[in-house]
Amino acid sequence: MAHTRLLADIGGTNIRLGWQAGPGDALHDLWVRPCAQFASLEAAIRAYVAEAGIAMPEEAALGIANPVTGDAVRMTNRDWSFSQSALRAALGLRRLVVLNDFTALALAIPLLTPQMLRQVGGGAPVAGAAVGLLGPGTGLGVSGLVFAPDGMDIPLAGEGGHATLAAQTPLEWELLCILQRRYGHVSAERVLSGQGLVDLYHALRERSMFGGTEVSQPEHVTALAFDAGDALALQALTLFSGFLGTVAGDLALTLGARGGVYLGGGIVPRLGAWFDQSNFRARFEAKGRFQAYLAPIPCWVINPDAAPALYGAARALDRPQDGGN
Ligand SMILES: Nc1ncnc2c1ncn2[C@@H]1O[C@H](COP(=O)(O)OP(=O)(O)OP(=O)(O)O)[C@@H](O)[C@H]1O
Repeated sequence: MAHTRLLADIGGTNIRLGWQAGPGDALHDLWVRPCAQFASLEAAIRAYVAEAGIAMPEEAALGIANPVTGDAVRMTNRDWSFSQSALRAALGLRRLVVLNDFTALALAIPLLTPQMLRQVGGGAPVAGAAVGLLGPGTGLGVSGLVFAPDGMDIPLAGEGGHATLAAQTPLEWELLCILQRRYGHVSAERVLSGQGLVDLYHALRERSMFGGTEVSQPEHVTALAFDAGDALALQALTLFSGFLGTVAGDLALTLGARGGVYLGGGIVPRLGAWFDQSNFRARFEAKGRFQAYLAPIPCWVINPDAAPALYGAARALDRPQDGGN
């Protein structure tokens, strides 16, 4: 018997919810809201169910932006935390699966349609080879998918966004030193995220005796660059796309991702055609003796509008061995 299922993608800024009548059903009542509107995840789910006018689904799969290592779940970039068993009991669910949001997005990769993807360089993917996935949003999600012949593909549940960021130019090194004074450890997420874009802009201002404009939001940086032609904002975006190319190339080398590298998250899609012409691709391939290995690997930008991670969350519910409480 099919059970109704609630599906969620919970980021540091936005929560996306939908539901299905059972496995393979279409996604209904897609809902995207700022997490800040709700005191807790449970409150957001209850608001969704009320607005959609449905009964509480019987099962749920939640992709969430933090490591999931036990019953206690605490978000990295938001003050939401909960016990999986307590949430399951409070919502009266017969089954609850909680997994990292980029692990869920990795599971969705085989379900993405060409309309959901835009290719940035490279050739055709090598069938059956591993794929890499990373996406700057509130934080930097990193994952990958290893295909299995029986369809039980293996999504990776890593925290690669917190790996140390490497500089490739004297300017990048200078900026990392400025960020290191502020944060101590400069992870990839310290630059490749919304706050990272703001911090890059600040660091460039600091270097240029505080030219440019005071900004507090990443959307101000992109607006300054694209609407006002602000030189420092364009330089911040170029640094962002260059660092993203470096990190994406490292991921491709580390995983042997000849099946391609997918770019999720909310920021890259907002850079539009500018991103396709940026230094991203050159930096993706700039790995010395391994340039020829990387050159044929396709990269794709995932359109976030269809909430692709919800399809991956649904796939997690189709897999009994993925557990749940
Ligand atoms: N036009 C824009 N230019 C640059 N950054 C933007 C723009 N609009 C929104 N952002 C930033 O994108 C980030 C949100 O991205 P996303 O929609 O992927 O959120 P999320 O899923 O909640 O994040 P995560 O999964 O990383 O926790 C925020 O930092 C936001 O400020």
